[in-house]
Formats: sequence, C-alpha cells, structure tokens
Amino acid sequence: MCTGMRFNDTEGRMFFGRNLDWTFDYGERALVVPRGFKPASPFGATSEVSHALIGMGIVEEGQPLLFDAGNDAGLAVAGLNFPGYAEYAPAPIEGKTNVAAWEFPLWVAANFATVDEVAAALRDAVIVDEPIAPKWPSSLLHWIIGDATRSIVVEYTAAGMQVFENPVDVLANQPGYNWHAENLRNYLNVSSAFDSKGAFGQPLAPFGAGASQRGLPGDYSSPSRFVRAAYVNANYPAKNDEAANVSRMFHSLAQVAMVEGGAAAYDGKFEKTLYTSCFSAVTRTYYFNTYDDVTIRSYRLDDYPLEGDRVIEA
Ligand SMILES: C[C@H](CCC(=O)NCCS(=O)(=O)O)[C@H]1CC[C@H]2[C@@H]3[C@H](O)C[C@@H]4C[C@H](O)CC[C@]4(C)[C@H]3C[C@H](O)[C@]12C
Repeated sequence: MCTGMRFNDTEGRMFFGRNLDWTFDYGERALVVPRGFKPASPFGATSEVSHALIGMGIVEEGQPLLFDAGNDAGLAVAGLNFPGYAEYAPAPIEGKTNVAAWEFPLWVAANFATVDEVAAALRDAVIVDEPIAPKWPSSLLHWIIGDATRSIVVEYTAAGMQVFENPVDVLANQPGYNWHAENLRNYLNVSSAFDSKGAFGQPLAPFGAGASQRGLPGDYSSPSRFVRAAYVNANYPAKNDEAANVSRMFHSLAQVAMVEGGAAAYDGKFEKTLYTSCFSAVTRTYYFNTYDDVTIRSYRLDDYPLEGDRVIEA
C-alpha cells in the first residue's frame, strides 16, 4: 500500500510526499534527470527533458523508472498501486499523445511546470501498456500530481482517462478516487475538538485529548489510510519554515505507515513502509528515509548538473 500527500506552508510553498509500502524493494534510490536528457520514449511522448527533476526510482536500460518525482518548476507526481481498476490502452492511438505506463511520472515531470499544464495535456493523452522490458510488465497504478496551487488524481481504466480534482490532497490505493472522496462522508463525526459531550443526558468529560477522533479508522487498508491521511492533512496547522514542513510530512505520513507484521499481501508476505519521501518545491530538495534507517537524508536538485544526457544516481 502506499499513501501520497500534498500541502502548502504559510507562504504557499508546496510539499509533496509519499509512503512506498510493499513486501520487497527494487533497489530504488534517489535519481536526478537533467534537462536535455533524451528518454527512449516508446511513442515519442518526451523527446527531450525540459524540466530537471529529482525523485525515487531505478535505472533500466539507461531509463529512469520513477516511483515519484518533483521538478525544477515545483511540480510533483507519485504512482500508487491500483490493481483491479487500472486498464491501459493495449496499443497506441494515432493522433494522441501516447505515454507508456512506465514513463508516466517522467512524462509529467519532464514536460510540465504546473498542474494546469498537465491537465490540459491529459485531454489528449493515452496511457499505453508498453513495458520497458519483458521482466518489467506495466504496473497497474494511479497517480497524484501536485503543484503550489492544487493536486489532481489521474486514473486510466476501462472508462479511459479520468482526471479528478483532489481538494483533500491525499491518495491511497484501490478503489478509485471518487469512491474515497465519497467515503469521507462516513466520517463527518470526527474532529480534533476537546468537547464535553451530553449524549447521555449529563455532561461527560472526555478521557483527555483525542476523544472526538473516535471512529477514525486505524487499520492499514487503503480506504482507511485515505481517511486517516485526509484527516491529518486537513487538521495540521500550516507551518512556515522548511524544517517544520518536512517534519509535518514525515509525521503525517507516519500516521499511515505500515509496520512489519501488521498486514500481509496476497502472497502472505508482510508489507511495510519501505521509504517515506518529501519533495520541497521551493528548495527543490528531495528528502527520504527508509524502514531500516529512519535518518532523513536530503538531496538538493541544484547540487547536481541540471543539464546533461544521462540519468544521475544521486
Ligand atoms: C509497488 C509500488 C506501489 C506500492 C503500492 O502502492 N502498494 C500498494 C499495495 S496494495 O496493492 O494496496 O496491497 C509501485 C509504485 C511504482 C512502481 C514502479 C514504477 O512504476 C517503475 C517500474 C515500472 C515497471 O513497469 C515495473 C517496475 C517498476 C520499478 C514499478 C514497480 C512497482 O510496481 C512500483 C514500485
């Protein structure tokens, strides 16, 4: 399972993060893709990278297979599992922008500066089931994309391309975004207030803080993580400096992180939060920590060559 999140600080600067929850890693690491890199884009969706970007991924045949990334313009994207729903086009469609599923985060971060630009381009785009190599069949994903103004969710299913406005600025896994957004209406009773309640005909004091949160789901399932992430994101007071916002992201994503032993995947193996990341759009810094090393590392895009012809393993 995975959870994604976006928020602004008091000055409107964006922070964008995710948990990557899975049973094994792919040897992923921080990657920088410079401007001028020419990806092997199967249908020519990206001829040359226009926005330098930094994110998490692996390099296969010289290509960046990105799990999530943020770019020099402050636009960020993350892919989260969406099996049972994602259904890509079996072949490219003439006259459209055909984007292979594996290159979708690269296409977003390399070509666009804002969510508005991505949303406009998506009207003419098709996501195609075109694996980069036989050993890497297309992952079935949906994506959260954010900038300083807002976030959207992109789902490509049997219904084709769907783009959802995402006012709660979070995403989990299945089912689809619309379902998660409706499901929030089941939790209108929860709040962060410290209230005396009169439900039993007399004022009864709560057992300290958190009493009004009861009913907020605590499990690791995707619908529950979506609700919990949306609650935390909506209630966290805006902060004004980089350290406080990075702290906010890691603490918020810890609320939906998976601890080993808590939940098994289909194969009986336990999922856990392999890494947590936070992209700071203004300082163009990618922070992350891993399950086994909670120290937060930081990689500044501007510390790497922003022009070049190959992917840099940071
Ligand atoms: C497993 C990851 C998603 C984690 C997640 O959402 N888990 C949910 C668990 S559950 O359903 O809710 O149980 C996804 C996110 C990004 C994916 C990777 C990226 O898409 C990049 C390449 C794409 C290739 O087609 C496959 C390998 C791969 C390297 C992908 C492997 C894997 O599918 C990743 C790492």
